[in-house]
Amino acid sequence: MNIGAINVTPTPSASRNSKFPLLLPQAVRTSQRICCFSNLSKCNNNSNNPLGWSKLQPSKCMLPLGAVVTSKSQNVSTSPLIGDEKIGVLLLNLGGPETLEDVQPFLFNLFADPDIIRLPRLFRFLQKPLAKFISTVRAPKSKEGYASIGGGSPLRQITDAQAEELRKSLWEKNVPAKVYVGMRYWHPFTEEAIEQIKRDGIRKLVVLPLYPQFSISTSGSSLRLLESIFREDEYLVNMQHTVIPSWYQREGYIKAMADLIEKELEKFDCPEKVVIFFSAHGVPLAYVEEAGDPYKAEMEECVDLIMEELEKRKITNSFTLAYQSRVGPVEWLKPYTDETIIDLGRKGVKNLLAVPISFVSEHIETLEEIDVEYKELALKSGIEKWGRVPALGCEPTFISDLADAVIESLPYVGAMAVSNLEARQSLVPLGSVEELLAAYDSKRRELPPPVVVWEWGWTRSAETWNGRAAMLAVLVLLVLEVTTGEGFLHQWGILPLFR
Ligand SMILES: C=CC1=C(C)c2cc3[nH]c(cc4nc(cc5[nH]c(cc1n2)c(C)c5CCC(=O)O)C(CCC(=O)O)=C4C)c(C)c3C=C
Ligand SMILES: [Fe+2]
Repeated sequence: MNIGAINVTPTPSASRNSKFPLLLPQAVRTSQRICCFSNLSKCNNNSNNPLGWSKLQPSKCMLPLGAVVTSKSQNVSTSPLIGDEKIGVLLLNLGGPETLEDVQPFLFNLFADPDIIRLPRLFRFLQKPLAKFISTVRAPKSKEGYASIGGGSPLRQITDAQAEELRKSLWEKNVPAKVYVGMRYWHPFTEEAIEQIKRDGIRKLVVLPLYPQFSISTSGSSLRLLESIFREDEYLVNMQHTVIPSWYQREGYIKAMADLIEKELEKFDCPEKVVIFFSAHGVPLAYVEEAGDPYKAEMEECVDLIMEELEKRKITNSFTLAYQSRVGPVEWLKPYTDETIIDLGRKGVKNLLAVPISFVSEHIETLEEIDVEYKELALKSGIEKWGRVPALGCEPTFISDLADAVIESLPYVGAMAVSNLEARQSLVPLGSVEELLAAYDSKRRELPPPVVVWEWGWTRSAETWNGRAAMLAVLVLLVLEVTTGEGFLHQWGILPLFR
């Protein structure tokens, strides 16, 4: 398949369909099987799997996402690709407001993203006015959060530091690559990074989203943007590249997470009595159930792998996984972090260690939501001692493993796999932008917008033409409100002027 500048081979996906058990003691967990490199629909416990089933083995198993993306040539190169060609690594991340003034425009960029709010085709023209409206309404609450963590997001600083450490690690491993940072919603924007990549004359590029697990709303959104930039640019069309869509299963990452957990557990009086509480950023349920987002399956596998690593170290604590940071009225992945904390308190748990699992930097949701809000809730709910594992940041084992992931992907840069099998046997699950998005989000179905203004309901059950007409009328009023700064909300003093 050739989509614009990108040749791709089919992408498999993982599925486990397991319901995550609350407080499942590790001793009774059964070992999980995962399906490597076959489509979700083909994923079953029987054979019929050309590559065979594989018990979770981070260093061997190909795991969920994998395809080779290439531009021009036909064979996998066996050389390390560090000859004359200039190599670049592009780290993709979310970005965050650096000052309180940045908060509203940052939120605007976020809500203007169709992978965050996907409007029905008929109403796409409303995306920007709606983003303007929601960002303006949400900004005061968000600003409070950012004010409480020092007046802005630390994401840029941390990501820059990670990029520099990754560059050093690659050079130490004899891969003289340049490392770039491209943010989705704030500076340095992905477009800015790409301009720099062009100025530097990079000929081979490894694209590495800084999210361990793939979600349509994070890596997917960044990759979609990248794909559109590539498609329209002569230079980029001819630049060879490869994408590492997710890497939560890598041994180095798993070990680095286990190290952090082990270290924090030691701070408790009775480490073995502590419940390990994995808290992942949520996504609306429809992303997983309707659009096929692999996020939940990958998250569950990731937690399993970390617990298996801890078990090897004779750490067999109880653990659970819950999802935090939901926005708006639609259903998000469950169980919710806040409800789970209350539940654990009710069940008599006294020691809790929170482990942020979906992101590798400290950010507003670790520093404010977990450290302040959830801690307070936990203490109120009967938890006596609360701990929190720091984000990986520039942890040397982790950075070194990211460097290895980049190096392992190099033979696939600009090379068409001889066969899918070859791609599947790579230690890095490689993928292509369009291919990955096609695998998980092929129809770009409508998704319920996960935002507050819809509280009164554009639910599936309300999707009748009458409902739609009423919604449209309200939206038109809101747009008028936003664009003219006049209207009923202003007259009633609910909104200030937007101008
Ligand atoms: C894997 C991580 C993330 C997923 C999945 C994700 C999905 C997602 N997020 C929103 C809405 C908001 N996210 C916001 C901030 C934010 N989100 C992530 C990560 C994921 N989001 C991070 C790391 C951050 C913090 C950045 C920082 O500045 O430190 C915000 C803004 C903050 C706020 O107002 O609460 C919003 C809004 C949705 C709707 C969504 C899935 C559809
Ligand atoms: Fe988010």
